[in-house]
Amino acid sequence: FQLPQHGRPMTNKRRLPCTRLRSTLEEEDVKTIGSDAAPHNKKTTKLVSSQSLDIPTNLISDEDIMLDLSSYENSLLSSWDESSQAGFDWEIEKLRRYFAGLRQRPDGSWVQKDSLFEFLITHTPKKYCWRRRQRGAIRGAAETTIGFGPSLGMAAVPDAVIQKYEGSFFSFIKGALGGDLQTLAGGPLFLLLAKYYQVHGPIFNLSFGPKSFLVVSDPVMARHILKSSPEQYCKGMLAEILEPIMGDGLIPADPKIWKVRRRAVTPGFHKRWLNSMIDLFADSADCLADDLIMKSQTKETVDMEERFCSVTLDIIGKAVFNYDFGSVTKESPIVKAVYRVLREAEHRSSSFIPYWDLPYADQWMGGQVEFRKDMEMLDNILAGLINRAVETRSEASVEELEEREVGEDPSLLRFLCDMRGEDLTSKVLRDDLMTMLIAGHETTAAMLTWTVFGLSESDPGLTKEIQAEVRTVMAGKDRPTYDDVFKMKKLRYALIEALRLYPEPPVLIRRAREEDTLPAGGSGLKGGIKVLRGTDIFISTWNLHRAPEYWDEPEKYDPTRWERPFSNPDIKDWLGYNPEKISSQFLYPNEIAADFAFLPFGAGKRKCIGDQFAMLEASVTLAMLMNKFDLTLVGKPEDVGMKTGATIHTMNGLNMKVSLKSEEIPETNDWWAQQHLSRGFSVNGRPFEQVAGGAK
Ligand code: HEM
Repeated sequence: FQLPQHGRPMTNKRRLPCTRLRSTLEEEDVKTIGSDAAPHNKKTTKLVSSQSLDIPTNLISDEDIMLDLSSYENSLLSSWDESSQAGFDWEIEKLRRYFAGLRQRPDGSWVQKDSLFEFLITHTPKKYCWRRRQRGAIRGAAETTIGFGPSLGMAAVPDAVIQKYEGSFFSFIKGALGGDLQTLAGGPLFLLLAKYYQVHGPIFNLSFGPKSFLVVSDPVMARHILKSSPEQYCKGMLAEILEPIMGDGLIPADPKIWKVRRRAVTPGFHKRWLNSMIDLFADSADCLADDLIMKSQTKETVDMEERFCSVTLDIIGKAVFNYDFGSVTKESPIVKAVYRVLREAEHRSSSFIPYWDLPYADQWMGGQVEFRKDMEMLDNILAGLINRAVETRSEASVEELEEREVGEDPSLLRFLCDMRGEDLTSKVLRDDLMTMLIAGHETTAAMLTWTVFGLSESDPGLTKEIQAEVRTVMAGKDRPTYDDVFKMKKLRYALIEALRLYPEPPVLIRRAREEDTLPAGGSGLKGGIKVLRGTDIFISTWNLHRAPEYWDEPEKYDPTRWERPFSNPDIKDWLGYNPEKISSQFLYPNEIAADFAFLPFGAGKRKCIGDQFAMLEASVTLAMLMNKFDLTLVGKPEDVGMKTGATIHTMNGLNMKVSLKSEEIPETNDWWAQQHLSRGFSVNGRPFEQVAGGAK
């Protein structure tokens, strides 16, 4: 599956976010794609893309919608090159295209008619249709309340249901029977949700067979749901899926258990502990650097995604239970088992049929047998570590533990075990630790991977700015301190910008425990939206983080954006993004600064417990790399590709050439400040009217 490109041209399908942006986008629309509003004025319409085509516009009728080159469908179409257009698979694919409403013009271009399956999407009634409202067809807000709830509809499939999947029709059938949403959606599920968001707006209902989900892509609705979790909304199907792996760990825990465990685990992440972790992060980054020095000498290509996964696995093993996986330097059966368990957890979380619950599945289903064995191996290791910690338990109050020297064993396990008054069982500890192993490993690796990717495909000025910052702050040092990380703002913004474009996970899952009414937000529905008890909800962070309603140039990797405010009065009750709200306690602009349009670590009471840990870890690792090395992408950015489970991975690895740093502190020519000025802001990103005296 191909990666949608950052900075792709705006298309006629995009909605226009606010007055300030509108004029520039409209200009761009006409220039780049020949919107359906004005195609007849021109002889041909130039599509600006790597696949440029000249399309005679007399072939475009009013009803036809030109296929958006950055769209979901276009990625599917381009995955069938000429050599694969043969045989049974191809016949099925042709049928799929037909049913999905895709029609090819004699000139080779594609248009989109209504799909045969459109009726399966329950959404705002046609007269309140999102697109028509955006085009100005509907003035004012609709005076209605619509309700969504779990539906036991017919076996419903989205329009991309029959899709080439790993090259074989049989693997498609296998995936479909196994309930793999990714197979059914024909690609990463969140891209399907992004497509429907463009058409149906900030809230719609999606059905897969007997399952249906309310898909929410609105910050005001997201704020309501997340702030009323866990009382009003629980983890629902996510908990059901993850329970066999994480037990009652914090992520799947039901609200009652969660309350007790969250209260117990939170003190473990105290500031002194985080401070002491810096050395652990730096030791692991040193191991990585040694390896990269060798690769730079032999001029070998390095898969940086794989390297980041190894570093973060080693770190989380040491930090959580004082176990050295040593995966940067060696491959072991344990490391392989961890990865297989992670893959299975991801697969389960994107499957709507609990195949793992089939009778005796772990005795006869190939993958499940392996999974059982892997879990046994990991459980045995954890049991050994927990027993050892319990045997050497030395109880103390939380305050005493926070003051205690970290010593030989800095792990969370040690902290939790020694906490006075906690009624601990091995099962509780095992569930908490397993949860943190899974939650804290590939998420951080993905943030690092997509940051390096984002930098590699951006203007070189950006990398120079960050290198200059890192090399200035770290002058004469091998590793940064806690305070240094706070000083490296550009570096941290580069990291958090990667989480905006590649949120991990790209959807948050909730289930309504009681009937509720969501606020209208940008939907325009005055009475709000009624949610029935039991409704499964997907909050699409992917859509929230990439919608032009909430971000300027949303597809662009641009870490400078975090210094500029953004607002959109069209989204009722949304306060916009305000950099002045970034708390000095946090290492990143959090959900409050963006009023819930940005949820890199979730929000509300069930927000990530490891956010500061992850930001510190990634900042130290990246700073040490950028201090020593220059990294250059091998091949084209499109070759990197994207696939997903709970986190977004590359399809083909992040292959890079590494060279030892070429210069001390690069000359930047004020590149960063120029970004603000070129967008009509002052040098520090503030609007001119807010700068004292209005001076530039
Ligand atoms: C870049 C790295 C990370 C990202 C993007 C991330 C993201 C998230 C998100 C979005 C949630 C909320 C899920 C929801 O609302 O359903 C979450 C929860 C959680 N994360 Fe992280 N996480 C990261 C690193 C970590 C680390 C390093 C740890 C542990 C050391 C961790 C442990 C947890 C736990 C235990 C929860 C559940 C919290 C609760 O329900 O009380 N995460 N994470």
